[in-house]
Amino acid sequence: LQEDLLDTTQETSEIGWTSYPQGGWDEVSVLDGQRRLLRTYEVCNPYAQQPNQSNWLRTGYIESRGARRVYVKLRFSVRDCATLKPPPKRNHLVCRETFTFYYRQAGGPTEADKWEWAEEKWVKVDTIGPGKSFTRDLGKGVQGPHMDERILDFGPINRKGFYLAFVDSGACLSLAGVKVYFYKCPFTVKGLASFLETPSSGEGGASLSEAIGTCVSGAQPIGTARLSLHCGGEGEWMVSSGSCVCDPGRAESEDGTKCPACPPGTYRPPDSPISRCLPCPSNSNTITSGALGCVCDKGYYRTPEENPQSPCTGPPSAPWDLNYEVTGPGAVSASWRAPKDLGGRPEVLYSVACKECMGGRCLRCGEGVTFRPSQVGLIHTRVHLSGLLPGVPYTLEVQAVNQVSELSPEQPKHSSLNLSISQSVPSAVPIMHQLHRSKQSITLTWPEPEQPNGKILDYQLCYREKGDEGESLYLISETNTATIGGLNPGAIYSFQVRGRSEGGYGAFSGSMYFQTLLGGSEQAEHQVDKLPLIVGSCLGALAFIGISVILFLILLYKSKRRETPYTDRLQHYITSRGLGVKYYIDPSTYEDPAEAVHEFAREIDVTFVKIEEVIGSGDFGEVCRGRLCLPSKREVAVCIRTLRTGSGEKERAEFLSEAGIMGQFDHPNVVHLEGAVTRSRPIMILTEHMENGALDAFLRQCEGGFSTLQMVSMLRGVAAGMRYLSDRSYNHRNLTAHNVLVNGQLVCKVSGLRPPEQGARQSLRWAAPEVLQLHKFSSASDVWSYGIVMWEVTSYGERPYWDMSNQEVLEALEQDYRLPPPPDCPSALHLLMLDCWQRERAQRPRFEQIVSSLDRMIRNPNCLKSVGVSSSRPSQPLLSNCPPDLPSLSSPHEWLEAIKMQRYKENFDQAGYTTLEAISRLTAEDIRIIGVTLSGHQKKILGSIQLLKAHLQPLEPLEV
Ligand SMILES: Nc1ncnc2c1ncn2[C@@H]1O[C@H](COP(=O)(O)OP(=O)(O)OP(=O)(O)O)[C@@H](O)[C@H]1O
Repeated sequence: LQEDLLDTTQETSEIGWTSYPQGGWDEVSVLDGQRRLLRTYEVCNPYAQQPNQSNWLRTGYIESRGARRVYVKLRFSVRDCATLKPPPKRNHLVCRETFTFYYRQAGGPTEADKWEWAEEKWVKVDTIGPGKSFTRDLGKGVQGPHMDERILDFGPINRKGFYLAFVDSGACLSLAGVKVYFYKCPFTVKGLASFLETPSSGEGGASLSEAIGTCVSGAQPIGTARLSLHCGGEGEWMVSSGSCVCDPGRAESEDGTKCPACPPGTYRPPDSPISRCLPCPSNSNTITSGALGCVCDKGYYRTPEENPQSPCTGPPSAPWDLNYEVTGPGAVSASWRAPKDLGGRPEVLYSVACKECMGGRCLRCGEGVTFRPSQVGLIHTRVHLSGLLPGVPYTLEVQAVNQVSELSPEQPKHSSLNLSISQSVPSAVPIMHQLHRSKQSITLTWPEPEQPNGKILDYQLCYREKGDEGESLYLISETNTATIGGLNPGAIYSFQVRGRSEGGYGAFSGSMYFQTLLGGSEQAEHQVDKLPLIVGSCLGALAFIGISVILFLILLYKSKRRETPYTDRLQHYITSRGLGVKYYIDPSTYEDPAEAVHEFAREIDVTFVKIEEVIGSGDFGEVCRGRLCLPSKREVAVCIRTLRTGSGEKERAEFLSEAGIMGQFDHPNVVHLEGAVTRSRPIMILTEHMENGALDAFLRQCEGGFSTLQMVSMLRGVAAGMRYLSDRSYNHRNLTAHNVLVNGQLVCKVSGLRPPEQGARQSLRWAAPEVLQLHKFSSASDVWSYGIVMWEVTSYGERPYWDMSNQEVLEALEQDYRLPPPPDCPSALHLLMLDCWQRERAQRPRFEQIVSSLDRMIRNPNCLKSVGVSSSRPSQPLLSNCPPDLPSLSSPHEWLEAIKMQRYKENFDQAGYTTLEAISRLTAEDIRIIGVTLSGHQKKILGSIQLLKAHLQPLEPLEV
């Protein structure tokens, strides 16, 4: 930037400089080429009286206005001496073609008379003459238009002003224009530092003058570097150092020159690398400008760990769709759906409160009510409660909380549910026996239900003639014996019985079939031996059975009722247990298995079947859930297995034979066949729907979620189903947890019933040694498989023999290795498993004995308390479920990683368990105290500790 201090070219009136002596410089007005009026100074005294006379022309006082170096642009014209005439005689011709230019600094205007027209009082800038363009243009005098221009500069100026002087010593010259100016850098803001207007350096050339800046309002210098900018010789800023940054709550304006405060709704935090104001994060705001952070809206919070830039979040809304199902005596499983609004946070935990409310007063539920996996801090949307008393009105409240819930003054949102468990009802009567029969009556007896759940008030019998689709008939008996009269001679009747306690009726027993005597038979039959109740106690009973068999065969032969589907095979209804239990008939003995289906299964019209959802796929086609709605029957949920279209005859036969088998069985622990659709396509087999699906998957899903008693009851169910099947001489040949289905009440039912000719398809890990070596299937080989199922159940669906290869499993069995007890497995159960895994099949228990053993355990739960490896058994080496390289583990961290529990490393470290030795001594209580709260994890860790202990005492043989 250039600032003018003086410019004569703009003057139109008298300039008024001082000249000395008289007759020297003279101020005249001339017209320039464009005919504009110009004020000029002229001097021309070549014929001087005294040869060295100096003619001074001095400007007025020029204020320097801070200039350090001053530039002067002169416009002048000098007359060529050659054009002058010779002087008159007395005079000298002193012709020069130059003049001298001086300056002199002054603190202010000085009185004229104090001036001394002497060179030494002045500083000479230069002697000036015409430039190259000078032409000896004859005849054109001072008014000649040829003008020279020179720019001169001087400095440094350190006083308030100065004078200029032009000294002529005998030239003819005209000073047409004098312009005095200096360069300065204008006020500027750079890097948020402001720099005042700064004149260029007084030294001239490339030298710079430094300006020191200050941060603009609302900004602070960055670091300690000084804020400077340099003004170049021609008034241009250059070479900066240091800069400023806006204070928190303020941000740089768009032109980068100011730091205005952030407007309401925005903020800029301290130390933010971002130079803009940021909009407030969700659920927060600011009312004033210049905010460093935003304040959470009402009802929203930040945890102490969250920084002020985090969005604010709120507590979750209430869980919803809270409901429950009864899972056993005094036990319910409550489930709910996650809150619709999680308050903006990812986590949500649930706490369950249980109250007993009566007459408007609510108390906390008694100590006896237990919660699994826990009462508070639940991650999943399900909790299992047990120990609930029948008839007590309970209120369950499920609260949803997250990390900001405790910052809120409000109570966490919850859903509540009233529940009351009805008085427990008796369990099903397991079996019925015939005591007596005649042509019109049958006398039956039965044992008391295994769980009477109070006093049995009476029994209800339900019966109907086989093949009669009409109403069933009922009879009440106060004892466990009843005579049913008014029956048709020689007819087969199905009977069911159920007990009633204060809580109401229990479930009906499975249907059992008994036949009245034929018309020709005179003698009534008595079965006073109560055979099934005192099995094998009486030879007379055997004799009676023999007679019965012969009698029946003769009668059947006589009756020649070949059209009755039961006639040919009636011998199957006659067993060592007396009438009422039948053998299973292999459908492959029929020419067409569909015939077996029609004999044992009800044909269903497809119009009564409603498919709702595909739930899986089996070997033959899709498996669906649906509903069966038979006319004048209650609608039931069914599982529909379809035969894929395009299947061949062989597949159809195989598919239907399963229904042909299932249809012969009727037991609460064997999946019940509803019927089959064979007269339309696709062919379908309809069974009862088992809400919880396959047992293996269900166990894995519920890891750690069952009480020992629940596990034992589930196992009892499987054993009872198998006892029923083996009693009918049906060998399952592929009993695995995958082939057991679980319903909504946790009742386990045996499934996967296929005919033997469908190949030996037993999975190796479940197979008994004689099956593996000789393909010898028997009830005893099913018992071995049942032992493996027990292990699957108690290990919550762990794969038997873990990841060992088939070859390793075979070798281990060969060397009499057996699976060890899963973590927390009661010794009594493991002992039963070991019994099932006896190499000699004759030494294995029968299902009947297994059911009794389990019943004993249920009746006396104390015997389930001892856990782990039992020592009351002959030595039998154990398999380890630790990684095979257990000996290579050297630290607790490695051990935790090996069992996939590394998340607890810190807990073990903090509790000071830093050696494997120390860990091998930990108890269940220790594990809980150090913070392993999930019961599944506690079990896993404890199980591994047992093995660790065994590993650390390698020479001591382990007894089982
Ligand atoms: N009655 C049922 N109720 C509920 N789910 C069932 C029922 N029967 C079968 N399922 C489900 O359908 C799946 C397939 O049934 P299917 O009996 O055909 O099994 P599969 O032939 O052994 O095949 P996969 O081994 O693939 O399960 C089962 O694993 C089970 O989850």
